[in-house]
Amino acid sequence: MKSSAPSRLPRAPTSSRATMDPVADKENACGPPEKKRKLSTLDPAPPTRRATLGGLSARKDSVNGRPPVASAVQTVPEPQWEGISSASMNVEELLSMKMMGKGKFDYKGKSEQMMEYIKKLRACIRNFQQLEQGFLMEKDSLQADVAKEKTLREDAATAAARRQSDLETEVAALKQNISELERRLSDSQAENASLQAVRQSNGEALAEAAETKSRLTADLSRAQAEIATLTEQGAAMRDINTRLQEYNTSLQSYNSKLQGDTATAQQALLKVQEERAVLVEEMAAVKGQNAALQAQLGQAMRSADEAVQSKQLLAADCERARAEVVKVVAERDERAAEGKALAAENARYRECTGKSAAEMESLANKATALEESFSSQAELIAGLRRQIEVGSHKFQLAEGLAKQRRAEADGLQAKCTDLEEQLAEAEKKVADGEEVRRKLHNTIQELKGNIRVFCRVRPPLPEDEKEGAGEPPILQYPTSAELAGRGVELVPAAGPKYPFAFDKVFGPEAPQAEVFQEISMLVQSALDGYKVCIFAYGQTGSGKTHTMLGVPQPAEARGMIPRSLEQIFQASQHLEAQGWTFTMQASMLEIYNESLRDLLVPASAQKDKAADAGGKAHAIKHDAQGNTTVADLTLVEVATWHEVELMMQKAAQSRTVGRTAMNERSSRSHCVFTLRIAGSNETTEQTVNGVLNLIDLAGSERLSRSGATGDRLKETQAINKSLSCLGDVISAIANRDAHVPYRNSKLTYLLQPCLGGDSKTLMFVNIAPDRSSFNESLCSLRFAAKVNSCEIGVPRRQARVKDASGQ
Ligand SMILES: Nc1ncnc2c1ncn2[C@@H]1O[C@H](COP(=O)(O)OP(=O)(O)OP(=O)(O)O)[C@@H](O)[C@H]1O
Repeated sequence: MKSSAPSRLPRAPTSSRATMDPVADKENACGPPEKKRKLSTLDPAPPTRRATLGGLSARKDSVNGRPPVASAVQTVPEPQWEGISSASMNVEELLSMKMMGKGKFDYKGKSEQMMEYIKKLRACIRNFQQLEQGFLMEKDSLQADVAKEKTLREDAATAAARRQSDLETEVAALKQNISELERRLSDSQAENASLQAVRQSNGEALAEAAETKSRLTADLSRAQAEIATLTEQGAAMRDINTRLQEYNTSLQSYNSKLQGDTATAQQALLKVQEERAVLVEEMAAVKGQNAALQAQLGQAMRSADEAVQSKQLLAADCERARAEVVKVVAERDERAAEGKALAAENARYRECTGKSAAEMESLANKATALEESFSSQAELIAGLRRQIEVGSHKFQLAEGLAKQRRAEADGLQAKCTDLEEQLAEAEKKVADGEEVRRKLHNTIQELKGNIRVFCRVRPPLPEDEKEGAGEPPILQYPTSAELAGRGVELVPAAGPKYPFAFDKVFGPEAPQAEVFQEISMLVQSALDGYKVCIFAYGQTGSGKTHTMLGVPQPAEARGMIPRSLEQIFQASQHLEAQGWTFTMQASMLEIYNESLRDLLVPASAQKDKAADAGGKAHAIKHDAQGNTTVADLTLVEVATWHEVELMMQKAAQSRTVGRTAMNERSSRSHCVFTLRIAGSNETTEQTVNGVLNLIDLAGSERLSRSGATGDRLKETQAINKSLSCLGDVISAIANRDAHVPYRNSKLTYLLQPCLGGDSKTLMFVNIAPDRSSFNESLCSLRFAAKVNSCEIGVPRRQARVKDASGQ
């Protein structure tokens, strides 16, 4: 056995080495199968790991769609193939080696040779062990690579999932686009159908036109000449228009200047009249003083005369008394001489002399008293004379002053007369200016077109801001010279913008006063005898009621209705100074589910009334002059805004009662306020009849969005029907159709004279700025654009001069 084993070794085939060599067998069993293959074949240049990893990397990178990752091609340390190669050479050598001794029984030689063989084999085994270690290291690094690959694969899977969700979002957006496009397609199909109908009628018209073509050809040259003339006339008209506008502006400034002058003149007149009144008062006081002084003077002169007379009497008395005194003294002397002689008769004479002495004494006393009185009278007379002098001096002064005041008063009177004449002249100029303004204003209105459209965008409400936070705005306002203040663009989430242009566009920040400024001239026309109709159209919550009615407080928030009525009342009062008197009647009704309701009748009385009329309450009638009457409608005579306000409160109450019973009815019905104005001027014998209609339409809503059912669905259908009838009427007018379907709805029939006849119409299209209302806004703007393209008849003023019978 011992000798046969080595001798068999060299001959043994490669596959049987495992049984032959336990060490090699063990080595082979530990290595990977591939390694075993390599080992068994002893391939000197085995494939590197790079090729294997490169294959995986290439596959993975093709999944990611990215270039191969550098880390995926890292190489691991190459095993020592040189050693393997030499070892394998040795093995081959060993395997092919023959155990040869010096003889058949040279066991020692064979044993040595065997030992040598075993040594070589051991060296070979060591080599293979080193090789195995290298392979194990390579295995570890391969496992690390596999882990890395796994991570990369997971990353790739996450990226793929993310990409998939992105794609899903894109798909959803595309689906939305598709549905939008489908909707547009159905819209355009509907339009197409109507166009087809138009085309068909056009075809018929074409055939007719062909017949008349030959006739028309003859007229063509004439028409061309006329066109040239008309073009010239158009240019002239435009020129006239420009000049009229300039003239109007200058007239307005002249008018305001005149009004300013009038106000100044009136102020001056008032001042002069006040001064005059003061002067007249002063004059009257001076005259009174004068009269009093003259009376005093007369009295003083009279008392002076009396004093002179009494002085003269007193002087005569004095003279007489003096003469008497002299006579008495002479007699006394005579008697004294005689007394000595006539002692007997002394007593008698004494008595007589005593009597005389007593008389003389009394006379002397009297004389002294008279002298005293004389001197006091003289003093009095001197005092009176002084008083007379002072009085006549004062009198002269007063007379001078009175003369001066009279002259001043005459001057003032002349000035007053002059000012009054100026005032009358200014008033005449104002009246003339007013007449010219009225004519020019209406000419301008006619030139501007009698159906106009203003667009108003409401500011975002807090809930809009919450919902649409971070979203771009859906409305933009072009700033080019041509479109500034007139243009608005609706911006969809994707795709091109929808541009629109109207007579005026008010942005969200426009205050009520600015909006009213633009309609005030139109409102004025109602007072000049025109039919004026202003209505607000738009989806629910877009700001129609805010525009038309607003809120009473603060005053800046008041809407077009209160402002218009205030202007009318003020202007009518102003015109009273020119001889005008006005009577105004107001009414308020609502159209709900195609039936009319008088808002000035309480809701409870309403039902009885409708029942009495057998459901035919409030029949609408138009006369030949285009005046509208509504049967059984309450008309209230009004003269102040306060009266209208009370009336509106009553109407609001009636509407509120309706609302509780009929579910938010206010925004589900059309509300029509009408003011009929009748004016007459006694001076010029003119009369005017104007009408002002102010309408808050029900909110336009798409059925799909409102999600309405039951009664609400019926309401929405009724609203949509009447609004679409309004659209049909406007279309028919725009197309100049022979038949205009006014009778298709109560709203259009009621407004017939305002829409088609000789009236002036203004439509507000109200727009909500939130993105969720995009489709409603687009519909409203399209409707408004259609209205804007309409031309209605030339407005006619209902004014005339009374005839001889006063009719
Ligand atoms: N220009 C604006 N400025 C400030 N607030 C506004 C403006 N327009 C509308 N609003 C506000 O928006 C809200 C809705 O407006 P409003 O009631 O006038 O809409 P509406 O179109 O009349 O609605 P409905 O059809 O339901 O009657 C109200 O609170 C109103 O105060």
